[in-house]
Formats: sequence, C-alpha cells, structure tokens
Amino acid sequence: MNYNLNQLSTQQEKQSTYKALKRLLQLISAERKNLWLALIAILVNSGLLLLGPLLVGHTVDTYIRTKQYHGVLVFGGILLVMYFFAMLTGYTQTKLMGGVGQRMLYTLRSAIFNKLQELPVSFFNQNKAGDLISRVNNDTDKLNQFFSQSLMQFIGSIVTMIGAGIFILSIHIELGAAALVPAVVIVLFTMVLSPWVKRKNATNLKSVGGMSAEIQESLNNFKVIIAFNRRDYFRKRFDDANKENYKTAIGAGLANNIFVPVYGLLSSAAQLTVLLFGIYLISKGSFTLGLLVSYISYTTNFYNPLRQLAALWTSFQVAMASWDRISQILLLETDLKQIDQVSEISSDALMEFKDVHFSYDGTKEILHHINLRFEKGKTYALIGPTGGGKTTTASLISRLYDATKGTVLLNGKDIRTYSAEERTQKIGFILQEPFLFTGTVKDNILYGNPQYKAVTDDELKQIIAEANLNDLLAIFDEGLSTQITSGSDSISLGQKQLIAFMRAVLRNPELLILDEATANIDTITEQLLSSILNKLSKETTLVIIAHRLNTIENADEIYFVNEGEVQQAGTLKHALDMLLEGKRVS
Ligand SMILES: Nc1ncnc2c1ncn2[C@@H]1O[C@H](COP(=O)(O)OP(=O)(O)OP(=O)(O)O)[C@@H](O)[C@H]1O
Repeated sequence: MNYNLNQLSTQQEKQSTYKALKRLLQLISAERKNLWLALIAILVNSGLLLLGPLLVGHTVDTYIRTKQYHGVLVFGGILLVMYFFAMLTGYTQTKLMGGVGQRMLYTLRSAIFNKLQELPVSFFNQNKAGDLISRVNNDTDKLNQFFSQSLMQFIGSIVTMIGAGIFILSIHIELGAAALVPAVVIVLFTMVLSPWVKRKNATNLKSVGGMSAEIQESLNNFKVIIAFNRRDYFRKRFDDANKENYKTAIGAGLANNIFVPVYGLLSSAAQLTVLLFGIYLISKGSFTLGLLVSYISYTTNFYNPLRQLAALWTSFQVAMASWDRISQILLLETDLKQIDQVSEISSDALMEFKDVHFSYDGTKEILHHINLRFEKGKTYALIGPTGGGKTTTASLISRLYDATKGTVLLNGKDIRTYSAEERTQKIGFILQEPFLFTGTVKDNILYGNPQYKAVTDDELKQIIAEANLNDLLAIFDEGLSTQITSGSDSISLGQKQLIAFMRAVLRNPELLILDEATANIDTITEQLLSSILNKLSKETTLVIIAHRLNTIENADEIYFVNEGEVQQAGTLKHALDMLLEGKRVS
C-alpha cells in the first residue's frame, strides 16, 4: 500500500476547503461553548463599532450644526462608554480564542501522534522522519495561529462589513451602490487568486518538511559524515533543500502579499467615489453634512475589515494548506487491521507459514513459497547469506508486515485475527539494533512490561533473579538505575541488546525471535545468554537468526534462508555446507 505522504494519489490528495473545514470543526467540537461565547463577544464588539458612525452623524446634524454643545458632550460620553465596552468584548474574544487555539494544538498533536503509533512499519519506511516532525510541529502551529489570532477577527470583520454594507445601502441606495462597486471587483479578484495562493503555500510547507527531513537525516548520520569526510555531500543536499525552500517561500510570500495592496487601492477608490458623489448630492440639497460624515465612516468600516480580510484570508489559506497536510496523516488507515477469521486453514503448530509470499513494494517479491512450522518449546535457527530474507521472515512472524500471498498462522489461527496487544504478548522480538528510551535500565525494562509498573525495585530485582537474568543485570554498574540516553553512546550496542533481551524475556512470550541478538556481545556474555535461553520456560519457542553458527548449536531445527526461499538444513554440518555454497552463489 502506498503510504508516501508526498506521493498520495490525486484522489487521496484532493479535498475541498469545505470538506476539510467540516472535519476540522468536528475535531474541535469540544470547544463549542468557548466558540459560541467568543462569537457573541465579537458580534457585540462589531455591533458597538457599527453604531458609532450613526451617533457621530446624528451629533453633527442635530447638535454641532445647531451649536448645542451640551448634546455634543452627552453623545461624546455615550461614544466613550460604547468604545470602552467594545474594547472589553474584544479582549474577551482574544482570550477565549487563545485558549481554544492552544487546546486545539494539543488535541491535534495528540491525534497525529496516536495515528502515527497505529500506522504500520511500511509507513515509516516510505516517509522521512523530518517531514513527519514538521507536520506535527509546524503545520499544527499554523492552524493554531489561525484559530487563536485570525478566526474571530475573520468573523468580526465579515459582520462589521455586512453591517456597514447595510447602513451604506439603506442611507442612500445610489451612493451605496457606487461605494460597493470596488468591493465586487475585490471579491472576484479573491475568488480567482485563492486557489493559486493556497497552492503556493502548500508547496512552501512541503519544502519546509523536506528541509527538516534533510536536517534530521544528516544529524542522524553525523558520525558517518565525519568518518567518511562527506560534509560536502550533506552540505550540498542541505543547500539544495534550503534553496528550494527559499524559492518556495518567496513564491508564497508574493502570493500572500498580493491581496493587501490591491484591496488598499480599491478601498481608496471607494472613499473617493463617496466623497465626490456625496459633495455633489449635498450641493443639490438631497444630502446632509452629518450624513456624509456617517457615510464616509461606514465606507471606512466596510473597507477596513475588507483590507484586514485580505491578510486573514492569507492566514486562512496557509491554515488550510497545513490542515491538508495534517489530514493526509489522519486519514491514513493501517493495512495491518485486525480481521475476523476468514479461511478454514488451521494448524496444530505454534506458528506456521503456509505458502507465504512477500514483497515490500508490491513489485519485487522478496519471499517465495515459504512453508515453515515452529512447534511449542523448540528452538529454531534461521541462517543464510546476507540479504537472503531472514529478517524479512522474522518481520512476518511478528506481523510487522502482512504476507502478500499465503497465510501466517499463530496457535492455529490467522495471525491477522489477533489484536496488537494479544500478538505482542505472545511474540517477543529482539531487533538487530534495539531501540531504547532515554531513562534508566528499569524504565526500559518496564516499557515492555507494564504488568510490573507498580512493583518496587527490590521486587523487580527478585523477578529478574527468578528469570535467571541476574548476571545480565550485574553487567550494568548501577543496576536498574543505570542511565541510558536514547540514541547516544552512553552504553554499547551489545549492552543495548542485553537490555532488550531482559525486556523480552520478562514478558515470558510464547515465541521469542532473536535477530542477530548476539552479534555484538563478547563470548563470555554470549555463553551467559545461551545458558539463560536454555533455562527459558519449556513452553517458549525460540527463533534465532545468526551468522555465527556456534550460537545455534542447540537448535532443534535449522532453516536455510537464501534468495527468498527457505529450506530445512538438517544437521549443523549440512547447514554449514549450504551456507558456504549459498555464499558462493550470492
Ligand atoms: N524495508 C525494506 N524495503 C525494501 N526492501 C527491503 C527492506 N528490508 C529488506 N529489504 C530487501 O529484502 C531482502 C531481504 O532482506 P533481509 O533483511 O530480510 O535479509 P537478511 O537475510 O536478514 O540479511 P542480513 O543477514 O544482512 O540481515 C534484501 O534484498 C533487502 O534489500
């Protein structure tokens, strides 16, 4: 299945702004109360601001022209109180929406992170971590900015504009019509250019993701870069990504700034029209000075929000482009779903592969016609030349991927019928490069064993002793409290494998896969591991992938995996012959 976010099919990618907005609103439905309160605040705010010019016009015509200054003072006071309340409602709205934005940011980031946890390994093979980080951090923040700073301003501006438009038309219909002509031009202009602006922003966000992917890759590989003195190579790649980002940012900036000057020009044209037409009407005696003062204020009240809308529209377009990138992740469905039992095929082995085929990309087949049986309590070894398909087979055993054809059965049932929890409880997998979290040895052991969360250090030590893992723990200077920094070199790869080993053994899985788990461990520790493995529950099935044949001496059965095919190797000596033969072939 295609999980590459930057190469989704057009149908997956194309979403109308309306649909995207609808889903976004569903996501923030918990904020309904705050949104309503903020909406009321902004409506009151706009209403108060709209009443202002009417009162000013009334004051000019009724009191200033008749020189009744007492009335001027009274209306001045009323206006002051009104504007004060307008300020209060404006502040309330800003505060409410700031909270909504932050909570939404939190909800969205959690939703994306949870989705990332659900997605299969192939998703992470096809997407760069840097781009995903950019979506989780940068794109969600763009949405937050829109929600906390722009949304209510957006609504407020529209309300003020509509209100001012009604006043303009109701005071004098012809003058109103003349004043609104530039607005029609603005609307048409916006409609035509908006898709282009959104596209420019989407390209820019994509290149920000690309750049962060480059940074992430070079930071991850800095040792290789230094060891091979390939700074120039990564510098060039970063330079290209940075240049691309610069180019797209210029494009997006140009697109984002095109509305403001055009809106400014057209609103000035509207003011001028009103002034000239208004003076003409006054000279003909069909209009008053007070009305013209109100009128000019309303025209300003109409066009100023429109100008603001230009900036807000840009922020809206950026937010929508970000939302598209976020929803691309949220809409993905894992293809490793739990299914109901579909076929009648069954098995009496702990695990069985029945005519399994597998391909990572849907084109090149990596495993062909695999038939394997793992019985309860037995030890199996997978050997074979590098690239032969051992790790791929192990990945299918633990359902990191699904077979392209054929069936993998666990306890006689299709492995796909188990929930992820059931499956991981039954199958333990120690990877070639185990992943550890920043924290102590204890934290890392507990990570895979939540059942021991509540136990004390002494109790945990007791549990470790009972599992015969004491000697392994003793290798760490500070025992359970030894600090580990994820990705750092505070401990060796071999030590990491030992922690992963303890973590997996304590789960007491029915089937334990060790993928080259002893490759980085000295001979003495390796003997220790092998004695622990021998003492494992008689019920535990072991699948060992190893290059070093001494690690698999005790295997009940040896499978030879070469060029995607699996054969029984029989004795160790025969396995060795096959390996030598296989190596010559490959
Ligand atoms: N994530 C992946 N995407 C595409 N192809 C892959 C992926 N992982 C492995 N392959 C390919 O699948 C084939 C089998 O690889 P696999 O890692 O299973 O071999 P292996 O026998 O475990 O090798 P090694 O002993 O070197 O670990 C190789 O040709 C490899 O290039």
